[in-house]
Amino acid sequence: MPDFDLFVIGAGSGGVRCARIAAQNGARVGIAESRHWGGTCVNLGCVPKKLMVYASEGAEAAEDARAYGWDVEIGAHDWPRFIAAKDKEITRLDGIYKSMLDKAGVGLFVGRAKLIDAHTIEIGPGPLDEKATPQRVTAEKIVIATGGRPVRPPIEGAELGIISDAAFHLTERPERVCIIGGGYIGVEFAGIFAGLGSKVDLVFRQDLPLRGFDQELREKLLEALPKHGITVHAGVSPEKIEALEAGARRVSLSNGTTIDTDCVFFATGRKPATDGLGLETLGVKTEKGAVVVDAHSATSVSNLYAIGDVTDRINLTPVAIAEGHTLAERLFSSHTPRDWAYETTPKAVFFSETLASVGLTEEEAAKESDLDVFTASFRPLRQTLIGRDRKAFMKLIVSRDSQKVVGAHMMGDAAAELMQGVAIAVTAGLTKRDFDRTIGIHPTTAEEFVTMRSPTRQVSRTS
Ligand SMILES: Cc1cc2nc3c(=O)[nH]c(=O)nc-3n(C[C@H](O)[C@H](O)[C@H](O)COP(=O)(O)OP(=O)(O)OC[C@H]3O[C@@H](n4cnc5c(N)ncnc54)[C@H](O)[C@@H]3O)c2cc1C
Ligand SMILES: NC(=O)c1ccc[n+]([C@@H]2O[C@H](COP(=O)([O-])OP(=O)(O)OC[C@H]3O[C@@H](n4cnc5c(N)ncnc54)[C@H](O)[C@@H]3O)[C@@H](O)[C@H]2O)c1
Repeated sequence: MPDFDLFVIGAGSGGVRCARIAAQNGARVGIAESRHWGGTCVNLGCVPKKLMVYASEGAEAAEDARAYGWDVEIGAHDWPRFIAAKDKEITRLDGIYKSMLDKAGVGLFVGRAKLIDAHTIEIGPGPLDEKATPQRVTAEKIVIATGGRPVRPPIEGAELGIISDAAFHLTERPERVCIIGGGYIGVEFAGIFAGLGSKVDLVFRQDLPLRGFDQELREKLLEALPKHGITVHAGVSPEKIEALEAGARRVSLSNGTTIDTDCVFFATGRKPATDGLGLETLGVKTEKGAVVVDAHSATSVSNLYAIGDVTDRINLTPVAIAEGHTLAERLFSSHTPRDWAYETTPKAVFFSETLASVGLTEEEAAKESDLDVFTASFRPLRQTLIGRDRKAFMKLIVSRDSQKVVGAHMMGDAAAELMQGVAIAVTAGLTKRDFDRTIGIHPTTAEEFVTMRSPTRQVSRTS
């Protein structure tokens, strides 16, 4: 008999949930983690990033308080004190993840795991324990939940820049930061460093940031970036990084300009973490490094499964958790597994003015049907006394024939908190009439989603 019914490689968002649910359903479960319990989200992603966003909001909050009559002085930000407080919280969360697995009866293995054959895993030394003696275990079923890691572009001097992993542990805040990449991480960290007082240059290859988001939302973000003190270099690529004196760097761009900075930060995407797992020898099918799976997380080898970022589908924590949960129930529960509406996965970018979306972009929706598009752009009440030039933008995309709300998009305060509720309505397939029938909460920005009366424009189906 194998040592375990299920062995999970990687204790991140997906792996932890999968192992815990399988164990709670009576399976004998083991899990290996090479670097940190809780994975990317807890240690080098969502959680420390959001704490940094909160830190970056301090100066503006003090400014706002002054506008509302408080006698507040804006002092300096103490970066080392903040990083120490953040690290303490992350260490606490790591412990919670580890003990949660322990309590569920999951066998914990510290070290880097690799597959020896379809039922044998070897756990050897890794960052958490460099001197670990390799040990082998066997399992009936194996889940690959190894996540991804940040990549640098192949340009001269790329090693002189940092990646997001390092951004969480800088000993001091750089006075000048040049961020390469206009995706989630680039935009979020541009807001974080600008809010903390750094001079930020943001470089991206397309004309607009946040590829894949609604075009109009991307345009609103492009307009907003300079208002936060961020210098935008759109439609250009970095070509070379050089070291200058005193740790400074020079970034040469494809349009011939150069940027002198204290820190080059590559936010140029992530790659599935499959190196050294032994997938090739077992014949596990991969595509561009990502493990290929079917709708049930099954790989091309019958007892091997994969969940989360290593499959490079929707690379978000709640999706990895949902995939892990469903898989564990499908394999070990006698009940019908829980299912999730992945097609209406809401998403948010925690920039200083949060962006959030659910459902289709206008461009995607127009490929499916004629549309009524409702938009609102206005100065929220909070901003009136402050006098800041900041507007909230909200948008509903309605399929003309069915009148279903197929997409909602927003940039503005609390967009992420608000979009979670709208996502329920879009997932339920509610119509514009359902939105119209809903009484608003006044005075809020949110009420705009239920008070948009006439379409801003009508769009004909494009194909
Ligand atoms: C800077 C940043 C900010 C983010 N912010 C958000 C956000 O706000 N909201 C959101 O939803 N998502 C966010 N994400 C994405 C989110 O972190 C990932 O989608 C999520 O962590 C994926 O979970 P996972 O279980 O697939 O992998 P991970 O959480 O990456 O876990 C994989 C684990 O496997 C371990 N591992 C790898 N190889 C081995 C091996 N051979 N042996 C043993 N262990 C191994 C790793 O050490 C890691 O702990 C962010 C990501 C980053 C980088
Ligand atoms: N708030 C959130 O939910 C959140 C936050 C951070 C990360 N994430 C997840 O993590 C993933 C990774 O984030 P990311 O921002 O690194 O990736 P991304 O795919 O969102 O953005 C990568 C950016 O790098 C650019 N790029 C790629 N190669 C380049 C090159 N050679 N030169 C210049 N630019 C280049 C791309 O054009 C793109 O703008 C996201 O896709 C998302 O799934 C989510």
